[in-house]
Amino acid sequence: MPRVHVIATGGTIASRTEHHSIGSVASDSVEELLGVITSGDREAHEDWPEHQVSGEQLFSVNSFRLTFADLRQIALAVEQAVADPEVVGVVITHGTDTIEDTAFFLHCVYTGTVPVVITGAQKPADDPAGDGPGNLREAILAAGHPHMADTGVTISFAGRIHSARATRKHHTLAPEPFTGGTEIATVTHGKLVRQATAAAGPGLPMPPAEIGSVQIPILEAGLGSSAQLARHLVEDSASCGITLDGLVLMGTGAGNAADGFVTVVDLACQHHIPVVLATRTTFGPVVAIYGNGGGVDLVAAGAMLAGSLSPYQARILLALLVCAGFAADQLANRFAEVAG
Ligand SMILES: NC(=O)C[C@H](N)C(=O)O
Repeated sequence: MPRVHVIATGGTIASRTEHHSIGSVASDSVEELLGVITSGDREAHEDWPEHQVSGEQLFSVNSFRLTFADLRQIALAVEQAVADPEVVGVVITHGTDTIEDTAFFLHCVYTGTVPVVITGAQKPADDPAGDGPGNLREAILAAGHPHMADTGVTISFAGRIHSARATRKHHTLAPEPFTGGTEIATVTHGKLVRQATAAAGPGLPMPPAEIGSVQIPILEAGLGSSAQLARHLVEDSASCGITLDGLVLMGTGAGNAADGFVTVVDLACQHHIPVVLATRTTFGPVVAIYGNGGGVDLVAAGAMLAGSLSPYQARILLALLVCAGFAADQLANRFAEVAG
C-alpha cells in the first residue's frame, strides 16, 4: 500500500510548555502529531492522498540545537525511507529556526525522485490556535501528490511550498515566516496547485560521520567588526586544539568587508582554509564590484563568492565539499557551480 512517511525531529510543532520556568520544549511524539490527522481529512481536502501515513521519531529537539551530525542523520533517515518502494513521499517535521539549513543540506545530497517535504509550526502544540496540524496536513498532502513528483526537497508552510535553495526564515514569529527561493506550489482549501520547478540538487556525496566535528564559523565582517579578532581565529585556533575547516565572511551589500579583512582572507588561504564571501543582505547575489577592501580585493585574496546562497546555506555547502575531500581548486570550482 503506498504511503507517506513522516520523520519527526521536534521543533515548535511538537513543543509544549509544561513548566513556565523552562519554557516551551519539543516533547510531542510522532504518534501525537499524526493523531490530528483523521478520516475527516479525506472528505475535507480534495487532494488528500489515498495513501497510508507512517511515522518515525528521529529526534525530539528544537531546531536551534541540531548539529551537522544530526542533519546527516536526517539525510540517512530519508534515504532509508525512500528505499522502501511503498513510500511515495516523505515529510519531515522540524523547528522553523533551521529548516532552511536542513532543507539545503538534503537538497545537496538527496538524489531520489520521491518528494521530501519539510514543515513545522510557529505556534506550539499546546496553542489552541496552533498552525502545526494544518501545516502537517498540507505537507502530507503535498508529499503524496502526483504533481510533486520531481520537486526534490521543499519547505511547506502556511499553504506555500518553497524550494530548499535560497528560502529563508525572515520573521521570528509571523505565521508565514519563510520567503525567498522559488515558490513550487500552493495548497489552498486542500487543493495543490503546482507553479514552478526547482533546480535539481547537485548530488554531493553523503558526508561521513566526521561532518559532526567540522568547524566553519560565520564571521561578521561588516561595520564594527574586528579584523584583528578574525586574524586571531585564523592564526591561533590550532594552538587551542581547534582545526578550522573553513570560514564564511558575512560582509555587507553585494559582498564587501570592513578594513583589514582582505588580510584575513589572505592569511586563511595561506593556512589552506577555504573562505567564502557571503552577505548580511537577505536577498540577491554576492558579486565582486568594489575595490578598497570590497569584493574585488577579497576575491583577489582568495575568497569564493557565495552567489545567491545565504551565509548559512554557504556554510553547509562548504562543509559538504570539505567532507568530500576536494583539493582547493576543485573545491572552488564545485562551490562556484553549486552556488551559481
Ligand atoms: N517555530 C519554531 O519551530 C522555532 C523553534 N525555536 C525551533 O526551531 O525549534
